[in-house]
Amino acid sequence: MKRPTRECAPPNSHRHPIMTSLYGFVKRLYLAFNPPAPEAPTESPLRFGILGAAGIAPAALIYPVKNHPDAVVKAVAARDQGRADAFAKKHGIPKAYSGPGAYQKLLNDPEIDVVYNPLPNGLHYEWTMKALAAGKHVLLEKPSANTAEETRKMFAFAQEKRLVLLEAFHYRFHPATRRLKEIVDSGEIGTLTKIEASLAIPSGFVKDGDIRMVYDLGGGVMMDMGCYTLSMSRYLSGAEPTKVISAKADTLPKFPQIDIGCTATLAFPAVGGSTGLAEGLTASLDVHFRLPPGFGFVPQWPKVYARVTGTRGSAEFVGPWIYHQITVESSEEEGGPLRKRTEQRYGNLGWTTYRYQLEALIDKLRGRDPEHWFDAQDSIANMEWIEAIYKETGLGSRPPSTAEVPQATGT
Ligand SMILES: NC(=O)C1=CN([C@@H]2O[C@H](COP(=O)(O)OP(=O)(O)OC[C@H]3O[C@@H](n4cnc5c(N)ncnc54)[C@H](OP(=O)(O)O)[C@@H]3O)[C@@H](O)[C@H]2O)C=CC1
Ligand SMILES: O=C1OC[C@@H](O)[C@H](O)[C@H]1O
Repeated sequence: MKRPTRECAPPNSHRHPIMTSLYGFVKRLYLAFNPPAPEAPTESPLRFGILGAAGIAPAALIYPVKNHPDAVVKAVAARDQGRADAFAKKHGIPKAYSGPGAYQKLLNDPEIDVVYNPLPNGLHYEWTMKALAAGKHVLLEKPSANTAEETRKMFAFAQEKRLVLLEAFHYRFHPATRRLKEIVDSGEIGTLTKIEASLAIPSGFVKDGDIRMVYDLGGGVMMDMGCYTLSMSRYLSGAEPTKVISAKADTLPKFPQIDIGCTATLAFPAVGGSTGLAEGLTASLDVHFRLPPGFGFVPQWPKVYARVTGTRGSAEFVGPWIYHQITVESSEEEGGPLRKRTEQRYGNLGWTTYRYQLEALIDKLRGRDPEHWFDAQDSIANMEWIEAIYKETGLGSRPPSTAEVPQATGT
């Protein structure tokens, strides 16, 4: 059963458009952090356990769950007791496991149905395999692992155990992303010639001690933000790249294996998508988590966009966590006059990308057809191309896990 869709655009024609969008933004922001309780909660909701008191866990899982009628967060596990207890108390989570065996204790808990794995990338494989071995479904943070081989093994094991494993590419589940794809696939902008995707934030956010700066933990910006730009490019083209044309990493002397910035250009085949791809379609990825300040002191504005150019126009997408805009410029014929419009597709009131992702996951777990889903091969291909990009930069793949873990038979 689908819950009713309430459009987010406020019915307030008396407001100025700028006030309307500001009002809408503030409202969505408020609701993202203070979601209303569901109207009709189920009696036996799916019970989530969180591995690690991770920074992303509240936004990605805890707040969305508060608004879902068929999900609860039952436990968190953290290495440090104070941290586990404080996190559980803050978020109203009934159980907190702590100490060296905390993660395994959570996995052994029969009251947990689904494990959320927001551990550092280099620990994704180990703890996903252990969670699957314990019979739990897994919502796994992006990027899925340090290597494609690990991703392959995780999905093979999930399949063997008949468990659901989903890489948390939350942006894919939002109606705005799918609207963008619909525009591209409709042929409105013609045959695709170029995709540009960028995610970059100014310096100051990713500190030296961050997990993103540790090679063994799967650090590096192509892993962290690059995985989105690559995933988006593959999604929009409807095809897999054929080769990495070029890739260049920006490093620091004290972190020689960590790309704080990375640019890459990939080639795509001449066929793909529903409109066909132009010979020579390329995707350019541009990611950075320490954009240097302009003139040495002016922080650079974050870059969060994907732009698709075709033979009859372009579509530019900004967002979509709680804000997005799709700007389309297209003409009736090649070289004709361009008409411009913007679109916004917020969908259900206050639903973030993470809330849409949760909806799809619960639908899948309950045997319903989610509005959107993506399969194992999608996650595997994304890791393959991340590794290919790292190879081209000269930095190489992030190291595979050395943990002894249960495996699917025959792998
Ligand atoms: N979907 C999204 O929008 C986002 C996804 N992410 C992804 O989520 C994951 C976590 O990111 P984020 O929440 O920012 O990271 P944090 O550093 O905030 O959390 C990582 C957690 O990993 C645990 N951990 C276990 N071993 C280690 C170790 N050796 N070193 C450091 N931490 C360890 C810690 O748990 P403990 O509490 O037990 O100490 C910590 O809580 C990454 O895979 C990242 O790519 C991140 C941000 C946004
Ligand atoms: O969504 C995101 O934005 C910031 C990143 O550092 C993070 O890991 C990523 O998932």
